Amino acid sequence: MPAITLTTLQGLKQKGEKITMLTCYDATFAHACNQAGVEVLLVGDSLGMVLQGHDSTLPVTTAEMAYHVASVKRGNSDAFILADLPFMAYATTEQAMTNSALLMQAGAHMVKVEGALWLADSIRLLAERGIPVCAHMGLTPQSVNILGGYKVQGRNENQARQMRADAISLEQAGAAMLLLECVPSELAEEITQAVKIPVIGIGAGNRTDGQVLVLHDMLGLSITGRVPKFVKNFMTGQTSIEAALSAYVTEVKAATFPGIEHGFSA
Ligand SMILES: Nc1nc(=O)c2c([nH]1)NC[C@@H]1CN(c3ccc(C(=O)N[C@@H](CCC(=O)O)C(=O)O)cc3)CN21
Ligand SMILES: CC(C)C(=O)C(=O)O
Ligand SMILES: [Mg+2]
Repeated sequence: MPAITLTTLQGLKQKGEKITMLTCYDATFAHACNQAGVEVLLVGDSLGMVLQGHDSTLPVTTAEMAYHVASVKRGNSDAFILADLPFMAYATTEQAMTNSALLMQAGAHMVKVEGALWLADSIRLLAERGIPVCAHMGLTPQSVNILGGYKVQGRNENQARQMRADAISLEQAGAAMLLLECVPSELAEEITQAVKIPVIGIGAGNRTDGQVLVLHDMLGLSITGRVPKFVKNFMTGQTSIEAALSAYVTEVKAATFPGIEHGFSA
């Protein structure tokens, strides 16, 4: 068991203390994130873009995810490890269970799936079998070809009402955490208040229970030079990666990151 467990994270929400999460794909960065006090390490399928150089997350496989989870696990001492199920690895409930088992056996403590109400059956089956699940809502990058790009979601009242209802339904189905990506700050705040489970945001304002960023983005590393509006370069003004990671933890805990300029309005 790591020092940080699901119970720790639930306690942080109840206390009103912000939860810090960063993506992490290898052992050395897992150790550095531990030293900085990052509570949750997300082995994200964003690795398809930042490590592998693909133009979306779709090419990533469960075997590749398991390889990175195992690497992070070996470098980690006390953080909670969350792992993405990649594109089409949870298309059926059977696939969700088989592939979640692979990631948990590689060292994950929780798995994350992208979607909305349709995830309810898989979430319930996984939770019943001992696997906590985070539901990733809003901008779901595995659906980029349906969404027509990486765009803010939930901007009109119909979409917002649907997202609020789905969040509550997924909590009832047994989701242990929600992640909201690129949704208006006000909607993210409403959803955070409507559920008891921790809600982590990225491009969702600073009223969620915690924050996540892609590690390379917050270290100022980019292939294209174009970064989403919600990204802040924490290397600015720092002289080491360790100091940048610590600055991220400090700013998330103080809710000085994200600022208004990193969020979206309806
Ligand atoms: N390096 C990296 N960082 C990420 O945050 C990230 C990945 N890769 N790969 C998977 C997805 C893709 N993500 C993205 C990519 C682009 C935008 C983006 O440019 N968004 C526009 C919103 C435009 C609008 O609808 O108003 C922006 O201006 O930020 C958002 C999320 C988030 N995830
Ligand atoms: C952007 C975060 C939330 C993610 O899912 C990833 O890094 O894959
Ligand atoms: Mg992901």
